[in-house]
Amino acid sequence: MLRERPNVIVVIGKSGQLAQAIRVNADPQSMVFMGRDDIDIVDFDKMSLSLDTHKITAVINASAYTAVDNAESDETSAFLLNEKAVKNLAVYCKNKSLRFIHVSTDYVFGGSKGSPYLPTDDYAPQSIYGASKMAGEVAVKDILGELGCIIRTSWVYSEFGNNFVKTMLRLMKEKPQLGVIDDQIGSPTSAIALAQACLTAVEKNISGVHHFTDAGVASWYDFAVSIQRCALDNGLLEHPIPIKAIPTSAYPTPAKRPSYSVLDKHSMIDAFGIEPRHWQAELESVLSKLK
Ligand SMILES: NC(=O)C1=CN([C@@H]2O[C@H](COP(=O)(O)OP(=O)(O)OC[C@H]3O[C@@H](n4cnc5c(N)ncnc54)[C@H](O)[C@@H]3O)[C@@H](O)[C@H]2O)C=CC1
Repeated sequence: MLRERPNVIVVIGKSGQLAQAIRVNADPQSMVFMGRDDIDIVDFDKMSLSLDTHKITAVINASAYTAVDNAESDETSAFLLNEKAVKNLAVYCKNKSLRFIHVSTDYVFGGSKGSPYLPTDDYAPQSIYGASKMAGEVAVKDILGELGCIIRTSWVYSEFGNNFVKTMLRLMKEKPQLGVIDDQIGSPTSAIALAQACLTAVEKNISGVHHFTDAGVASWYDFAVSIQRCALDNGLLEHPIPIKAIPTSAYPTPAKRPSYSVLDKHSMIDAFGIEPRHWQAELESVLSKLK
């Protein structure tokens, strides 16, 4: 006799940092991970055919166009992934009454507030990437209303893929010294902790817009100094190099970054029942896995 296949949570964007962290956190029996080879989220009909092959309870969208600087010269691709594909997924979830967890970014804000951004604060993206992520959020809100869940996060890193921590470790091995920006303030976030928040959103049927980051704030310079200190302590690095604090103006990039993008997490702490750990504790955990 054929066994009934269990209901599953579908995670889109299987090779990304967040999707891989969800894979580590979750019961593999109840999850299906899909990437570009498995699903075409830009084409609604093709996407629906792929999703229809599963009995789904919820969709977590961990996919995105995340190349912040490239987006400045490739607006079409950024909006295709960050708006159109998100719309497609939201409509599918609406039609099938599925929970939809969508992940967004601090870059939807302007960066000049000076105190932590609330989930209800006005949009003011400073870059194409930020504008495309804002458009995705607006689509989720329009299509799903209070049925959708948007989790905004910032400065995501992990043992998977490419991220600031891995770049710093490489440069700290290669270079005699480093200059790191000290006038952009935010909150580093371990993808593992973010993954747990996404799974909690499914489990507790949470809707609305919430912010999840690790606790505490830092500049990129503070973050780099901590990365070096932890990596020396656990043997990932052998020798320290001088790290100099530099202003944003000394490191021009195609996309403008918010100078302040700390996210207020109170609604998330209340609804999810999660108290995020300090970013330095999360950093130690990730570096111990990289060893
Ligand atoms: N990395 C960061 O610092 C931050 C990330 N976020 C958001 O968090 C979420 C997860 O980010 P990460 O895991 O760091 O990103 P990532 O860049 O590691 O992963 C994104 C994944 O989406 C996949 N993808 C792209 N186009 C696709 C398509 N057509 N079909 C299927 N998959 C496709 C990519 O192949 C990649 O595996 C994204 O929504 C991102 O905007 C928010 C704030 C900061």
